Amino acid sequence: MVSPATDAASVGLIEIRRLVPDLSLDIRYAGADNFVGRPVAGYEAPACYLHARAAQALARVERSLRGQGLRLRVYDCYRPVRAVRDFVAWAGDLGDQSGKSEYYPHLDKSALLGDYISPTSGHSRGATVDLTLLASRAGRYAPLDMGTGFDFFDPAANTDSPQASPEQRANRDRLRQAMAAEGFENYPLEWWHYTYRPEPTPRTAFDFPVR
Ligand SMILES: C[C@@H](N)C(=O)N[C@H](C)C(=O)O
Ligand SMILES: [Zn+2]
Repeated sequence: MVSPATDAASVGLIEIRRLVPDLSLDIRYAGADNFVGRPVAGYEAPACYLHARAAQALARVERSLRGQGLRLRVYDCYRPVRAVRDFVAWAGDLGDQSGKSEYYPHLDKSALLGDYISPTSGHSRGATVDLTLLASRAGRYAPLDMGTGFDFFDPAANTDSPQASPEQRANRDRLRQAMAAEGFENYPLEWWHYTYRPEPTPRTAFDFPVR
């Protein structure tokens, strides 16, 4: 079901920077640097909302990584149902192939919906997050090499893809282990996609805007 809630606080979602003020956020769907090439419906601000328990778990992951010289960079968190509908409409517009070379060069656009873009995404339930790892290099934090970029819809992005080099697989494993330690489960087709288990609202999606 889709909840009639009109704001995050009333249903127990909090913005992650309340817990980790300096967390690295690169909320791609709030801008044009994403596979649709424009801001996605429902993203009014580059913010990350999660159910409080998932947010607290993510804060613990970040704390633990910092002790190892690593950090998280978050690409997406709670995703309004209207944003998922925007993705579904984009996926159905087979005449628009503008993102193909960057985001799905080896797959037909008609194959993306389902495996790589869910029409009923767990992101809308507020316990799923897309993210990567940063490591300190020459005094700055930079993304570790995961073998593909975020939202590269391709078998090479499958977490255990044999196309990834040993170093890339080790980086993916490092992220998976850090997330698993706090209750997040990876989606095997996308190295960046994790869901906190048990989901606080496993049967309820939300549609208020990210603001
Ligand atoms: C679109 C991509 N970032 C993603 O989150 N994919 C999964 C399958 C989803 O849409 O839930
Ligand atoms: Zn995701």
